[in-house]
Amino acid sequence: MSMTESFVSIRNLYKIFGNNAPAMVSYAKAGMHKKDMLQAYGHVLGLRDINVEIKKGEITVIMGLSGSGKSTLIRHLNRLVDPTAGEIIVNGTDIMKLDRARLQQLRRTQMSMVFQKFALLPHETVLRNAGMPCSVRGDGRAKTDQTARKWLSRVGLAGSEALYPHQLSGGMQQRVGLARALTSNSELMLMDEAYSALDPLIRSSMQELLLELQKDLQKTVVFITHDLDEALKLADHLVILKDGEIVQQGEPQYILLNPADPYIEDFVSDINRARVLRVRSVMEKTIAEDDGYEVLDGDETLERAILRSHGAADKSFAVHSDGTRVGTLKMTDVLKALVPTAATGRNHTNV
Ligand SMILES: Nc1ncnc2c1ncn2[C@@H]1O[C@H](COP(=O)(O)OP(=O)(O)OP(=O)(O)O)[C@@H](O)[C@H]1O
Repeated sequence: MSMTESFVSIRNLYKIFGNNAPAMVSYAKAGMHKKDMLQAYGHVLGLRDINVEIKKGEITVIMGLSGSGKSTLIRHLNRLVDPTAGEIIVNGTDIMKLDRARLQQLRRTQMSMVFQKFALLPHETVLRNAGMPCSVRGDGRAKTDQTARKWLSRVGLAGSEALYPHQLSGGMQQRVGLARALTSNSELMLMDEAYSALDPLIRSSMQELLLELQKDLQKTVVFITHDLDEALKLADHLVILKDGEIVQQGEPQYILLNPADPYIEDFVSDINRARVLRVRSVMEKTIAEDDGYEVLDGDETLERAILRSHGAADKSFAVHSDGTRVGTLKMTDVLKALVPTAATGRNHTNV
């Protein structure tokens, strides 16, 4: 469990769509699910009893199939959608208690959004688009341009300032979207399927860029995706939604090794586990200083361990983190971890 403080707390959140939504909350609280509510009362249960702590400086990924409630959930964070019941606390403030002006201020100063369709202004240059948050809050032209230039350069777009959005590829347009979010200097970045419209290779490089920026900036990011590979690559904390409910949430590695139910098992069954699982998640926490094993970093993938073992199944490694011995990796455990474990017969808990 992370000890970092929460930047956003979502507590007992319910969202029901329909004419008589508040009256439906008691049914949802009593355990009624989406399908039954639609059948019995003609109301859509968008979200049911959602509890998530979004930690400062981490990437929280909300993942689920189409219609599972991802967009509805992220839209609660800036109150584009109001809850039917429950609480959303952003940086210590209950956002349901804010009047219009204070809500506007919170949106401007604490949060930024990166959209799937980029949402750039077509008749403004890259520089103007990236500087938008500064000009909206009234910064002068020189300061706005300076800030925009800085972030455009940071996302790899130095030299493109004078171009217009239609002159850019999709990947470049999304870099402008990212630069615009960074220019706002807000703590919380909301990314709604931000990379879903991009080609696989471009998408992958945008994921790398986000991780690289994150090392320096440590923003609080909420990232929505329906792609499990993307979720596993980016998430510090992964929340999996189904039919408006959280099926499982936690560290991605933990979820992979300990799927909570058959739905998650099924979901993760096609993942290349050797490439996603880390040595630290599979090692034993036993330490013998003088065993003479070769050293492997805890953040390496199992694939790397397999390469280093040259196929020797009886080999073991000394696992290090920041130069200190933290455990022992047995190749027999690596082999076991490569095969999904049934939810009922868990073997690996030392994440
Ligand atoms: N304004 C609305 N009125 C009625 N039902 C809605 C409304 N908005 C969302 N819903 C329903 O709430 C559920 C969750 O929708 P949501 O758009 O949040 O899902 P999603 O996971 O973001 O899906 P997608 O990936 O397709 O965008 C769906 O059943 C949807 O039909």
